[in-house]
Amino acid sequence: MTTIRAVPITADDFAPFGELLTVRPMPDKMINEGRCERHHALATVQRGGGEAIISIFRSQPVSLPYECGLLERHPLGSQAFMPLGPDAWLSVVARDDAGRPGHPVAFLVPSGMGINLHAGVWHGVLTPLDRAADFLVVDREGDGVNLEEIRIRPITITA
Ligand SMILES: NC(=O)N[C@@H](O)C(=O)O
Ligand code: NI
Repeated sequence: MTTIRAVPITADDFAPFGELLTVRPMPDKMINEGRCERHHALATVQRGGGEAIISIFRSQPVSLPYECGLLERHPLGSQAFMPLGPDAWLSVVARDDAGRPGHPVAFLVPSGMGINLHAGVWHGVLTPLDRAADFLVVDREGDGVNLEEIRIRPITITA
């Protein structure tokens, strides 16, 4: 059984898979008579001719060590997850290797931070840690098959 350790997520390390959804060191502009910081265009919704939709995923948690044996991707659109609660969570991703996932990478995403997965990026399904959690999800609705799932040799993800 392959074991990988979850590592703290950084913008650079996650760049091959998408963007982080978190405030920048400085806002892009001040709005609302100076009461509000706009951290502008943190990511772009890739919707491949479909519509960008907003959903809430209320997900049961997983705990570490976590065995992951299924990855998926959305070839036609991006998928963004923004936690609505205070907990850190887990994101498992993998580069593409000739149409199959390469070595998975497990990221610990801190409290209050989201991610935007680019279209076609292999990822594990949503994995809150230890407590059920709600996430705002922005992804694509439209024609075509936008979900490809693949069974992998299970990996164990540790803290
Ligand atoms: N299938 C579905 O809507 N959820 C997955 O795409 C996921 O990434 O959790
Ligand atoms: Ni997905």
